[in-house]
Amino acid sequence: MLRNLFALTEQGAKDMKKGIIASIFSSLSLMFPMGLLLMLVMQLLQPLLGIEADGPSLKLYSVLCIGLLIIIFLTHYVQYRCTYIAAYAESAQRRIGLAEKLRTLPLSFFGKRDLSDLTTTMMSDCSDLERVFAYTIPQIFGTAISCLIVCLCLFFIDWRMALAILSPFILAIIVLIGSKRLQNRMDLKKMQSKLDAADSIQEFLESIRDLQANNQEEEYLAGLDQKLEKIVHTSIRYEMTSGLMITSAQMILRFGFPVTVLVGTLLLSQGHLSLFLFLMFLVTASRIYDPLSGVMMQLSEIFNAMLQLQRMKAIEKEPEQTGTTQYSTKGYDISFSHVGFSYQDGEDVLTDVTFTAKQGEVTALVGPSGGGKSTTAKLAARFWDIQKGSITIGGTDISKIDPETLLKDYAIVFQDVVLFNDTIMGNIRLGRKDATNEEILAAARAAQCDEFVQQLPEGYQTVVGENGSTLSGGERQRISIARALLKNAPVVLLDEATASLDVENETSLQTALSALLKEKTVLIIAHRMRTVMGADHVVVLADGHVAEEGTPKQLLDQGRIFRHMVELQQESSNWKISS
Ligand SMILES: Nc1ncnc2c1ncn2[C@@H]1O[C@H](COP(=O)(O)OP(=O)(O)OP(=O)(O)O)[C@@H](O)[C@H]1O
Repeated sequence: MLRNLFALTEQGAKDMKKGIIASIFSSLSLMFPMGLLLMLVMQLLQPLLGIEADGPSLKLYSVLCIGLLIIIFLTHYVQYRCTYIAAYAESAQRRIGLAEKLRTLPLSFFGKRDLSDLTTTMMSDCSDLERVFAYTIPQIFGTAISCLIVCLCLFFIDWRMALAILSPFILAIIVLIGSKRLQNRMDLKKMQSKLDAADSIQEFLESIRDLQANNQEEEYLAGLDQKLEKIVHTSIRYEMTSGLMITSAQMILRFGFPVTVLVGTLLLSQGHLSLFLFLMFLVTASRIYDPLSGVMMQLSEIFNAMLQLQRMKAIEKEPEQTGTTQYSTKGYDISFSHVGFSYQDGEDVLTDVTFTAKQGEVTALVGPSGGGKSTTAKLAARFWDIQKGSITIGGTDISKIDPETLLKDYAIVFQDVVLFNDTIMGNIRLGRKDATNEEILAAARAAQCDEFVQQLPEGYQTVVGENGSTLSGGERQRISIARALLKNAPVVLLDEATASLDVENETSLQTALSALLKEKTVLIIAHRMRTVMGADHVVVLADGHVAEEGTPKQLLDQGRIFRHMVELQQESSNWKISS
């Protein structure tokens, strides 16, 4: 039950059980001193009641006191060990589990959820839950169960007094649980406003240069201020709502002691209750309400945690991209057959796309902006699953192949290069983990990296900064190409791979690429017609469908879209900016 309720691992649920049991014992151990006090008070009252003084000596009380202190210390120590250490281990497992899950999700998932939302779930929600699992849950269960055990014992002694003690607590719990929906609603609003602000902060940091260049900084910051103020408002409203509910519940609980005194006095005066039992119930009532009041406070923390858990469970339930991890192909031709695809329901990006990119040939995807070139290239690597038709590699449907296994056969150079805050060597090595230094250097040379790397203070051991921030666009692109060359996979996808290079570098890189791309299936997206002219096969994508197909010469002769694009580019190369 604990495992399902709190989405725990098997070990986490076991540790949580141990923590709760330890917490029950540590709560019960705190009741013993009251029992001892009661015994002492009764002994001291004996002469007043006309009974001959009789009972344990002061020395025995001292020994019992020390014994109780040791028991209290030990039970709390065991509880601490069971809960805190286990909670941190569980939290680490939860983060790893989420990261593993994200790895297997299709890119369509990341289109629905933004990055700051996922970062909040993995970092901040997990940290909040650490505290809840380490402290709140064992404490709340421990206190509630130990109080229940005490109350059950009291029921056997005198059910009327036990009811008097317990009834305000039951009422208070009903108020709290009844207000759960309202608290959750407020909590969701608070969470949403935090996510909105986190999103804007991230966007601000990413686009600060563009904002500055367009003098839009102040306007953007004003919008951000509003979002930050909204967090304050929603947080105050949440705190006011949950504070009001908790205080109401605690007020009800405060009636418990007077009710116990009144009922007890009534029963005592009617001779239905002995003085000893009356005192015992009073002592218990004075002891039991404080921890129960703590339970009230902690309950809203648990409501909050349940919302965070729901967000995590929603990620865990997302359908994964699955498939076989072993597949054999007849060559590496990539065939699109009547492919239909949309990112969002109802908005078709590709309709009925059919073409084959043959092994040993360079297939160029060209066409007007927004025509679906990048989408087609990404679908060929199963970044998304298509809705209609099929895509095959060497005759095998790629939707049946595990994405990670499939990508082992692909080397990809994207338009927007991603580099890690590592050395240049480390960044190229990502292409193939087991590559030797010599192989990395050979790939770097072929990708025209050598010249600029030699000028860096530490050569290939230079750390490139976050996403290669210390390098130019062309340098980043060359590292990314070196990475792809090193991988030496049978399928190569190049999306605007040489767009950031100057003509000199592009030409020598093209020569290196042509040698290395032999016998491979190459799908290339290039806007420069010079690059496309060297392709074996050209597919013109316009409005999400194949408008023309053939060799560059055939398409030029046809005199339609492709020819028009070539002519336009020739014209634009003669443009001059004049004032
Ligand atoms: N992740 C995405 N989510 C939703 N829509 C997208 C996404 N990526 C692209 N699109 C849309 O799909 C359509 C095709 O985009 P795509 O990037 O494939 O075109 P393209 O031909 O490569 O364009 P360009 O030459 O400008 O790079 C466009 O209308 C674009 O707005």
